[in-house]
Amino acid sequence: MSVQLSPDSIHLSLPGPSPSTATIALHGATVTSWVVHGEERLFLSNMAQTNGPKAVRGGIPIVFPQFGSAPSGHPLASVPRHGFARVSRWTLLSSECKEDSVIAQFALESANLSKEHLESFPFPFQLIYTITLSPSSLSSHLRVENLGPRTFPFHALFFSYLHVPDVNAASIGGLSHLPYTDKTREGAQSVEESEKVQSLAGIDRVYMGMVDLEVWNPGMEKEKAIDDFESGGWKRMVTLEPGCIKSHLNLPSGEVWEASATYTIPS
Ligand SMILES: O=P(O)(O)OC[C@H]1O[C@@H](O)[C@H](O)[C@@H](O)[C@@H]1O
Repeated sequence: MSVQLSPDSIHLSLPGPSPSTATIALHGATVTSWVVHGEERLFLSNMAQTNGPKAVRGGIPIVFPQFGSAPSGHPLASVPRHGFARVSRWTLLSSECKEDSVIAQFALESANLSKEHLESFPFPFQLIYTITLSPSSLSSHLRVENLGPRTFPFHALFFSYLHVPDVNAASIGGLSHLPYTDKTREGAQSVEESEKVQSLAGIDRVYMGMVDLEVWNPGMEKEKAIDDFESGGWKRMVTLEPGCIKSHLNLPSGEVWEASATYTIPS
């Protein structure tokens, strides 16, 4: 078990015949690499900027407090697209080596925000983000606390760019019978009929189950319009983004909301 600190990131590793590692950038507390059994499991564009000012194009950026953009007139209308958590510098709180895992904890609070972001979200808050690396899994846990006197609205989501060898051969199970919104068809509502969702190239949907799940792949055409997407990268990735985004959650003064996602590679 080991932890290596650099000025802008932290690297966690679990030794062994087939080591597991994870790297987390302080910019956005974005997990930029996760290796299990010697293989990288996340997609990171070769044009990604991992030290700002843009969101990292790949890995696992955190979306908070707004997914997409809120409509004008909404209290979060001036929060940047997909929130400011992914473009703010987080503080490393601690790291700890346990018998079979390594844990790192990060914080972001109102005091760390730029003036512009603070004005867009005038609600004192604290986020604590905990990453646990185990031999064949990575867990992310987000704790949101309202430190102010007023209830605030928010979305939260783990924007996970998963690496796949070939998106045209990949499929996603576990979504059958769930309603979804299809952003490639002007937000048309449908119900998933397939046991395995295939044809992932160009997909842009929000599934609504116990949690919401955005599934996205830019496809060849949209990729060209994204300046930090590596050429042809769409063939090697799909995002699975679990979170709460269909409607805003409301967190009353003094209360805490928590969520976690665990990614596991079967051995
Ligand atoms: O370029 P951004 O802000 O990181 O957004 C990337 C994608 O994020 C997804 O969640 C959206 O559904 C896509 O429509 C969007 O293109």
